[in-house]
Amino acid sequence: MALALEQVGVAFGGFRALTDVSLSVNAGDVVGLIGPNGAGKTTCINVLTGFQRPSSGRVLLDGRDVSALPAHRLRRAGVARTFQAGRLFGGLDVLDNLACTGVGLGLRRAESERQASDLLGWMGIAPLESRPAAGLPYTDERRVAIARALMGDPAYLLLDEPAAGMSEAEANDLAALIRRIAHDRGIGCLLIEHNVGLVLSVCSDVVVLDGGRVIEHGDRNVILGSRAVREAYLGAHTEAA
Ligand SMILES: Nc1ncnc2c1ncn2[C@@H]1O[C@H](COP(=O)(O)OP(=O)(O)OP(=O)(O)O)[C@@H](O)[C@H]1O
Repeated sequence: MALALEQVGVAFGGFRALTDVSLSVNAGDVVGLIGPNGAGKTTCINVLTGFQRPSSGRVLLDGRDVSALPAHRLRRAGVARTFQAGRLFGGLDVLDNLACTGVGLGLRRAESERQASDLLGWMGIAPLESRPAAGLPYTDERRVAIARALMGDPAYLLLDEPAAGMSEAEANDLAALIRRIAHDRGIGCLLIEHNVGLVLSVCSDVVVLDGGRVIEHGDRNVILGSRAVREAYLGAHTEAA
Protein backbone atom coordinates (compact mmCIF):
# COMPACT_ATOMS: atom_id res chain seq x y z
CA MET A 1 0.00 0.00 0.00
CA ALA A 2 1.58 3.26 -1.09
CA LEU A 3 0.93 6.78 -2.31
CA ALA A 4 3.35 7.63 -5.10
CA LEU A 5 4.45 10.07 -7.74
CA GLU A 6 5.66 8.31 -10.89
CA GLN A 7 7.91 10.40 -13.14
CA VAL A 8 5.82 13.49 -12.52
CA GLY A 9 6.41 16.77 -14.30
CA VAL A 10 4.64 20.06 -13.59
CA ALA A 11 4.96 23.10 -15.84
CA PHE A 12 3.57 26.55 -15.08
CA GLY A 13 3.59 28.07 -18.57
CA GLY A 14 7.18 27.73 -19.72
CA PHE A 15 8.54 27.17 -16.18
CA ARG A 16 9.15 23.57 -15.11
CA ALA A 17 8.49 23.35 -11.37
CA LEU A 18 8.93 19.55 -11.33
CA THR A 19 10.78 17.28 -13.75
CA ASP A 20 10.56 13.50 -13.70
CA VAL A 21 9.90 13.27 -9.94
CA SER A 22 9.25 9.84 -8.47
CA LEU A 23 8.68 9.18 -4.77
CA SER A 24 6.65 6.82 -2.68
CA VAL A 25 5.16 6.77 0.83
CA ASN A 26 4.24 3.40 2.30
CA ALA A 27 1.55 2.89 4.92
CA GLY A 28 3.02 3.44 8.40
CA ASP A 29 6.24 5.06 7.15
CA VAL A 30 7.39 8.65 7.48
CA VAL A 31 9.15 9.96 4.38
CA GLY A 32 10.91 13.32 4.44
CA LEU A 33 10.91 15.76 1.53
CA ILE A 34 13.55 18.45 1.76
CA GLY A 35 15.26 20.95 -0.51
CA PRO A 36 16.03 24.64 -0.79
CA ASN A 37 13.34 27.31 -1.21
CA GLY A 38 11.54 26.90 -4.53
CA ALA A 39 12.77 23.31 -5.02
CA GLY A 40 9.22 22.08 -5.68
CA LYS A 41 8.27 20.49 -2.35
CA THR A 42 4.84 22.10 -1.97
CA THR A 43 4.14 21.43 -5.63
CA CYS A 44 4.71 17.72 -4.91
CA ILE A 45 2.15 17.83 -2.09
CA ASN A 46 -0.26 19.75 -4.32
CA VAL A 47 0.03 17.05 -6.98
CA LEU A 48 -0.31 14.20 -4.47
CA THR A 49 -3.48 15.75 -3.03
CA GLY A 50 -5.19 16.76 -6.28
CA PHE A 51 -4.66 20.52 -5.86
CA GLN A 52 -2.40 20.52 -8.93
CA ARG A 53 -2.74 18.28 -11.99
CA PRO A 54 0.59 16.85 -13.20
CA SER A 55 1.63 17.91 -16.70
CA SER A 56 3.18 14.47 -17.17
CA GLY A 57 3.59 11.27 -15.17
CA ARG A 58 1.11 9.68 -12.74
CA VAL A 59 -0.12 9.80 -9.15
CA LEU A 60 -0.76 6.32 -7.77
CA LEU A 61 -2.88 5.56 -4.71
CA ASP A 62 -2.43 1.94 -3.67
CA GLY A 63 -1.65 1.11 -7.30
CA ARG A 64 -4.60 3.01 -8.79
CA ASP A 65 -4.00 5.94 -11.13
CA VAL A 66 -5.59 8.95 -9.39
CA SER A 67 -3.83 11.67 -11.41
CA ALA A 68 -7.12 13.16 -12.59
CA LEU A 69 -8.97 13.11 -9.26
CA PRO A 70 -9.79 16.52 -7.72
CA ALA A 71 -8.73 17.34 -4.17
CA HIS A 72 -12.06 16.58 -2.47
CA ARG A 73 -12.20 13.11 -4.06
CA LEU A 74 -8.64 12.32 -3.00
CA ARG A 75 -9.42 13.46 0.55
CA ARG A 76 -12.36 11.06 0.67
CA ALA A 77 -10.11 8.35 -0.78
CA GLY A 78 -7.80 8.77 2.22
CA VAL A 79 -5.20 11.40 1.29
CA ALA A 80 -5.13 14.27 3.81
CA ARG A 81 -2.85 17.27 4.12
CA THR A 82 -1.99 20.28 6.17
CA PHE A 83 -1.06 23.67 4.75
CA GLN A 84 1.83 26.01 5.56
CA ALA A 85 -0.73 28.38 7.05
CA GLY A 86 -3.13 26.57 9.42
CA ARG A 87 -6.22 27.50 7.39
CA LEU A 88 -8.58 26.77 10.29
CA PHE A 89 -12.13 28.12 10.28
CA GLY A 90 -11.40 31.08 12.55
CA GLY A 91 -15.03 31.73 13.56
CA LEU A 92 -15.58 28.18 14.84
CA ASP A 93 -14.32 26.54 17.97
CA VAL A 94 -11.76 23.74 17.75
CA LEU A 95 -14.25 20.88 18.06
CA ASP A 96 -16.41 22.34 15.29
CA ASN A 97 -13.37 22.79 13.05
CA LEU A 98 -12.89 19.04 13.19
CA ALA A 99 -16.57 18.12 13.23
CA CYS A 100 -17.33 20.20 10.10
CA THR A 101 -14.54 18.44 8.29
CA GLY A 102 -15.97 15.07 9.31
CA VAL A 103 -19.42 16.05 8.07
CA GLY A 104 -17.83 17.18 4.79
CA LEU A 105 -16.31 13.73 4.55
CA GLY A 106 -19.73 12.12 4.91
CA LEU A 107 -19.94 11.41 8.66
CA ARG A 108 -23.16 12.11 10.54
CA ARG A 109 -22.90 15.11 12.87
CA ALA A 110 -22.95 13.10 16.14
CA GLU A 111 -20.43 10.57 14.81
CA SER A 112 -18.22 13.39 13.57
CA GLU A 113 -18.29 15.17 16.95
CA ARG A 114 -17.43 11.91 18.74
CA GLN A 115 -14.52 11.26 16.38
CA ALA A 116 -13.34 14.87 16.77
CA SER A 117 -13.43 14.61 20.54
CA ASP A 118 -11.60 11.24 20.49
CA LEU A 119 -8.90 12.67 18.22
CA LEU A 120 -8.32 15.74 20.36
CA GLY A 121 -8.00 13.43 23.37
CA TRP A 122 -5.60 11.12 21.52
CA MET A 123 -3.44 14.12 20.68
CA GLY A 124 -3.52 15.41 24.24
CA ILE A 125 -5.26 18.67 23.33
CA ALA A 126 -8.78 17.97 24.61
CA PRO A 127 -8.77 21.18 26.72
CA LEU A 128 -8.76 23.17 23.47
CA GLU A 129 -12.14 21.76 22.37
CA SER A 130 -14.26 24.83 23.01
CA ARG A 131 -11.60 27.44 22.28
CA PRO A 132 -12.22 29.69 19.24
CA ALA A 133 -9.78 28.69 16.48
CA ALA A 134 -9.03 32.34 15.71
CA GLY A 135 -7.38 32.99 19.07
CA LEU A 136 -5.16 29.94 19.29
CA PRO A 137 -1.43 30.26 19.88
CA TYR A 138 0.60 29.27 16.83
CA THR A 139 1.68 25.83 18.06
CA ASP A 140 -1.86 24.86 19.10
CA GLU A 141 -3.15 26.03 15.73
CA ARG A 142 -0.67 23.66 14.07
CA ARG A 143 -1.77 20.76 16.26
CA VAL A 144 -5.44 21.41 15.58
CA ALA A 145 -4.72 21.53 11.84
CA ILE A 146 -3.09 18.10 12.12
CA ALA A 147 -6.03 16.78 14.18
CA ARG A 148 -8.42 18.08 11.54
CA ALA A 149 -6.42 16.34 8.82
CA LEU A 150 -6.78 13.07 10.78
CA MET A 151 -10.60 13.24 10.64
CA GLY A 152 -12.04 10.39 8.61
CA ASP A 153 -9.01 8.18 9.32
CA PRO A 154 -6.93 8.95 6.26
CA ALA A 155 -4.42 6.39 5.01
CA TYR A 156 -1.87 9.09 4.13
CA LEU A 157 -1.02 12.45 5.71
CA LEU A 158 1.07 15.09 3.97
CA LEU A 159 2.51 17.75 6.28
CA ASP A 160 3.73 21.02 4.77
CA GLU A 161 6.30 22.60 7.11
CA PRO A 162 4.45 21.75 10.33
CA ALA A 163 7.36 22.86 12.56
CA ALA A 164 7.80 26.32 11.03
CA GLY A 165 8.10 28.86 13.83
CA MET A 166 8.29 26.27 16.61
CA SER A 167 10.88 26.18 19.38
CA GLU A 168 13.18 23.17 19.61
CA ALA A 169 11.10 21.66 22.42
CA GLU A 170 7.88 22.16 20.46
CA ALA A 171 9.49 20.61 17.37
CA ASN A 172 10.53 17.59 19.47
CA ASP A 173 6.94 17.16 20.66
CA LEU A 174 5.80 17.41 17.05
CA ALA A 175 8.33 14.73 16.06
CA ALA A 176 6.89 12.41 18.74
CA LEU A 177 3.37 13.10 17.47
CA ILE A 178 4.33 12.29 13.86
CA ARG A 179 5.91 9.01 14.99
CA ARG A 180 2.70 8.10 16.83
CA ILE A 181 0.57 8.97 13.81
CA ALA A 182 2.65 6.62 11.65
CA HIS A 183 3.23 3.81 14.14
CA ASP A 184 -0.01 3.76 16.14
CA ARG A 185 -2.44 4.65 13.36
CA GLY A 186 -0.55 3.06 10.45
CA ILE A 187 -0.72 6.27 8.43
CA GLY A 188 1.88 6.90 5.74
CA CYS A 189 3.28 10.41 6.28
CA LEU A 190 5.17 12.74 3.96
CA LEU A 191 6.94 15.47 5.88
CA ILE A 192 8.13 18.68 4.23
CA GLU A 193 10.39 20.56 6.60
CA HIS A 194 13.19 23.08 6.57
CA ASN A 195 14.19 21.74 10.01
CA VAL A 196 16.55 19.07 8.65
CA GLY A 197 17.41 17.74 12.11
CA LEU A 198 13.71 17.02 12.69
CA VAL A 199 13.39 15.26 9.32
CA LEU A 200 16.44 13.09 9.91
CA SER A 201 15.23 12.15 13.39
CA VAL A 202 11.75 11.09 12.26
CA CYS A 203 12.06 9.81 8.69
CA SER A 204 13.15 6.37 7.59
CA ASP A 205 13.54 7.64 4.07
CA VAL A 206 14.33 11.13 2.75
CA VAL A 207 13.90 12.54 -0.76
CA VAL A 208 15.87 15.67 -1.67
CA LEU A 209 14.66 18.02 -4.39
CA ASP A 210 16.57 20.80 -6.07
CA GLY A 211 15.36 22.79 -9.05
CA GLY A 212 12.32 20.51 -9.37
CA ARG A 213 14.39 17.31 -9.65
CA VAL A 214 15.19 14.54 -7.17
CA ILE A 215 18.90 14.87 -6.48
CA GLU A 216 19.15 12.31 -3.66
CA HIS A 217 17.07 9.65 -1.96
CA GLY A 218 17.90 7.44 0.98
CA ASP A 219 18.18 7.08 4.74
CA ARG A 220 19.87 9.45 7.20
CA ASN A 221 23.34 8.16 6.39
CA VAL A 222 22.86 8.53 2.64
CA ILE A 223 21.60 12.09 3.05
CA LEU A 224 24.35 13.14 5.46
CA GLY A 225 27.00 11.56 3.23
CA SER A 226 25.71 13.06 -0.01
CA ARG A 227 27.86 15.65 -1.70
CA ALA A 228 24.97 16.64 -3.98
CA VAL A 229 22.80 17.39 -0.94
CA ARG A 230 25.55 19.32 0.79
CA GLU A 231 26.11 21.45 -2.26
CA ALA A 232 22.44 22.03 -2.98
CA TYR A 233 20.97 22.49 0.42
CA LEU A 234 22.55 21.45 3.69
CA GLY A 235 25.74 23.47 3.36
CA ALA A 236 26.95 24.52 6.78
CA HIS A 237 24.05 22.67 8.52
CA THR A 238 25.49 19.25 7.67
CA GLU A 239 27.59 18.85 10.79
CA ALA A 240 24.93 20.29 13.09
CA ALA A 241 22.34 17.82 11.72
N1 LIG B 1 0.92 28.35 -9.38
C1 LIG B 1 2.19 28.62 -9.72
N2 LIG B 1 2.47 29.36 -10.83
C2 LIG B 1 3.74 29.63 -11.20
N3 LIG B 1 4.82 29.20 -10.53
C3 LIG B 1 4.60 28.47 -9.42
C4 LIG B 1 3.30 28.14 -8.96
N4 LIG B 1 3.41 27.39 -7.83
C5 LIG B 1 4.73 27.27 -7.59
N5 LIG B 1 5.45 27.91 -8.54
C6 LIG B 1 6.91 27.96 -8.64
O1 LIG B 1 7.37 26.63 -8.65
C7 LIG B 1 8.58 26.53 -7.91
C8 LIG B 1 8.41 25.50 -6.82
O2 LIG B 1 7.55 26.04 -5.83
P1 LIG B 1 7.20 25.24 -4.49
O3 LIG B 1 6.30 26.11 -3.68
O4 LIG B 1 6.72 23.89 -4.83
O5 LIG B 1 8.63 25.15 -3.81
P2 LIG B 1 9.01 24.73 -2.31
O6 LIG B 1 10.16 23.80 -2.42
O7 LIG B 1 7.80 24.25 -1.60
O8 LIG B 1 9.49 26.13 -1.72
P3 LIG B 1 9.46 26.70 -0.20
O9 LIG B 1 10.42 25.88 0.57
O10 LIG B 1 9.93 28.11 -0.39
O11 LIG B 1 8.04 26.59 0.29
C9 LIG B 1 8.90 27.92 -7.39
O12 LIG B 1 9.82 28.54 -8.28
C10 LIG B 1 7.55 28.61 -7.43
O13 LIG B 1 7.70 30.01 -7.60
